[in-house]
Amino acid sequence: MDTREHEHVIEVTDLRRVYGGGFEAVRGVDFHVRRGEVFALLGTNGAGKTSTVELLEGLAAPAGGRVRVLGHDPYTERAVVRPRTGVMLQEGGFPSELTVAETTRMWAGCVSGARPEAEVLELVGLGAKSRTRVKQLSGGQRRRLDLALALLGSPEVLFLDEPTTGLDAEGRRDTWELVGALRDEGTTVLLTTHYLEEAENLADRLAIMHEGRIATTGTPAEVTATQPSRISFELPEGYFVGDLPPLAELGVSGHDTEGRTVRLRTRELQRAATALLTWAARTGVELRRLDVRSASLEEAFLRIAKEASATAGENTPARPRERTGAGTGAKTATGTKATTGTEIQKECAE
Ligand SMILES: Nc1ncnc2c1ncn2[C@@H]1O[C@H](COP(=O)(O)OP(=O)(O)OP(=O)(O)O)[C@@H](O)[C@H]1O
Repeated sequence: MDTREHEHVIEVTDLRRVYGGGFEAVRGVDFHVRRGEVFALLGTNGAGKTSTVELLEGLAAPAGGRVRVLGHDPYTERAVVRPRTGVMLQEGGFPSELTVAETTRMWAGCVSGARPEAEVLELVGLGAKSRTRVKQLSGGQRRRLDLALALLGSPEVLFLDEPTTGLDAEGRRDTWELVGALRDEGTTVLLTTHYLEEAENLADRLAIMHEGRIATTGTPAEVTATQPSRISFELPEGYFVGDLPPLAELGVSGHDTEGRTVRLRTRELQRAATALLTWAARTGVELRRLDVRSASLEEAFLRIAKEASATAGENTPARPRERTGAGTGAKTATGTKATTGTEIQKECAE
């Protein structure tokens, strides 16, 4: 057995990030990612996903807590960590006059042992666009180029910040396949996403962030299992909830009604649905608009965000209306400066 499988490639302990003006965007975050895992960071808008990922990428120093990537501090030991990681930022910021091939070549010059340019463009489905200028690419094609550059150095750890935003359905599926193949080869992937389906499809484990904290973490199945399944239907005139068999005996943990509509919540979906349908058949009742639904990650997400809002509300300092600079370009409390894609490229060129 490969003992490295159990190695924590990413370790985050009590991580904090404070922006100029004192706004604490990341408020004590803990998680780890094992070698070869795909880990998804989900969260509401402004939850602190990008702010967290930038700390893992070594683009800024934390205001508190600890980050280790491949056993090193990604900020103070950037020279050690950077060659072993691939980074796809939310906004790449490429020189727009260069062609796709020129951009890839320029980037490859910064990477030791870079994959051949044609191979990497083929991987992301941009093989036919190598002579196209960056400014002529669609938004989705730019995301693919971002991904190609992140893959150039065959990284051990890949950070993908919203990798499929702006991609069409086919592009999204292609990216999922590619990430799956990279995982199979042993690459560790940390991604942020707003697409719950993406997390369900790709992630071995995930964390849901809200207002700078992790509200819950686990496998997609574990997080989903925190929510009950639902059965809803309409009772015909003359029938009421009290006419159903005792709900507790059906394995129903809660219910509500609205007009003729009844909604049941249960953690024993099969038992509750069977008992309900048996009752309906026995009494000759037609359950109109019958809808039987397993708990989903989406429901878990919405519930967690709502609960976390309710409990975090009081202690939450007012959020800035807008960022004080580009998402990745503002001063941190520690006086360090995070970096945009363009700046990374300049750094690389120097
Ligand atoms: N440069 C900055 N200066 C001040 N505040 C910032 C800066 N960048 C982000 N923030 C604030 O930090 C919080 C977290 O932002 P962040 O971009 O990390 O969230 P996110 O979870 O990635 O959001 P989204 O899903 O909308 O991309 C937000 O309230 C945001 O306004």
